[in-house]
Amino acid sequence: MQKIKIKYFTDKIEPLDYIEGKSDWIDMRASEEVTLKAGEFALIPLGVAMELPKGYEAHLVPRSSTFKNWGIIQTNSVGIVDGSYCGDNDMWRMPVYATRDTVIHVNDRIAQFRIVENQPEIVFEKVEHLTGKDRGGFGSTGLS
Ligand SMILES: O=c1ccn([C@H]2C[C@H](O)[C@@H](COP(=O)(O)OP(=O)(O)OP(=O)(O)O)O2)c(=O)[nH]1
Repeated sequence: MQKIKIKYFTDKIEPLDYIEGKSDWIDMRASEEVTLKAGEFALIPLGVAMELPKGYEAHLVPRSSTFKNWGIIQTNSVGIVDGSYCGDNDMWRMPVYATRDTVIHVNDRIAQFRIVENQPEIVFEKVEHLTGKDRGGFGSTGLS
């Protein structure tokens, strides 16, 4: 089992919970009320900062029902929370675009995250030709 140190910026949101059995993604809650008009952008505060286990980052995405319930789209598609984002002021936020007038209330479960192991270190070796089998380029599958 992995332990994550978590700091709450408010006691208005319910504590985060790992719910066994259903999904191992962990729901996140808005920690302030945010009112948006259609076309507006906001960084919705999620009310927590965390110290992830060494060698891990977190991936933050909307819940499946988030667009249906609030009409918001996460503007970076997937939020990457680096392990180094671990200080007292490093509150997680969800960047969103409102497609309609909407209100996100405190404690609304708008996002979910999981932790992911960092990739190994990588060096790039420049070559003229690759040895892999050529698939014909992007979008070529199924053509001909
Ligand atoms: O949806 C997100 C994405 C990022 N972060 C936090 C964690 C992350 O470690 C930090 C910095 O994010 P990132 O590295 O993507 O942004 P940046 O440093 O501003 O880089 P860039 O200038 O490439 O966007 O912001 C969030 O709270 N939510």
